[in-house]
Amino acid sequence: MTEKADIRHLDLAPIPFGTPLPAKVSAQTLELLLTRRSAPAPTLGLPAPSEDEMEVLLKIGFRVPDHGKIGPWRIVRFTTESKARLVDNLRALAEARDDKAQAGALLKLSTPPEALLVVYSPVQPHKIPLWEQMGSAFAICQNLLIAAGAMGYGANWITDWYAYDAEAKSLLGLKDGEEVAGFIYLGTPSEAPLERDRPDYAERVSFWEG
Ligand SMILES: Cc1cc2nc3c(=O)[nH]c(=O)nc-3n(C[C@H](O)[C@H](O)[C@H](O)COP(=O)(O)O)c2cc1C
Repeated sequence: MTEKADIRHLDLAPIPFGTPLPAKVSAQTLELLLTRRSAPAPTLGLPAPSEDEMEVLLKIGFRVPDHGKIGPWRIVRFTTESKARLVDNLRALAEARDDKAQAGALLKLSTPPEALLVVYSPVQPHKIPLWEQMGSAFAICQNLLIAAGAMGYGANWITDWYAYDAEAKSLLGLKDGEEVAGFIYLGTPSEAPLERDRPDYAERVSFWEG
């Protein structure tokens, strides 16, 4: 899959507060969402999104519901080089622990060309429940997957031991109280992902009978 969307006409200027935003009807978007799939990280190669494309992705990423407008999230970017350094540091950590499973799990992190790290920061006790702050951060991850797909890239949202391990979190630069919402891998898939099992609609949707 090498075809990419033409993003040159997109207007990225901030939209003034209060500007009316009429709905944009798009059957193509519906089609995209009906067949959306993550691309397994190991299939993601070059080209990765360009700087211009990345700007579009990030701006779409941040356009998520956010109760209280508190922005309980930040995104840290990795280049191929900084990601390689991260992998080296994590490998050293795993080897110091003699943890082969942890070392092996780094393969995924070392394969694709570029990753975005999405971190949520629900540090401040706030009247907006933590659960909702986390939901907003997860919505960023999902927006990134959708936008990457629409642009002609593949994306994969993962976590792993290094998203939860205290020393690894410190290497990643997380502040106290911050958690990783997801690592978003981006690249061009070498093959089309295959459909996976999907939940049964009738099993998951019901009318309230109270
Ligand atoms: C928060 C979160 C963390 C995830 N972490 C992993 C992971 O570490 N490894 C993995 O194989 N899949 C992980 N997944 C699942 C994949 O991102 C994805 O759901 C799965 O590959 C199927 O994706 P699709 O329904 O978008 O095609 C995670 C999903 C979420 C929401």
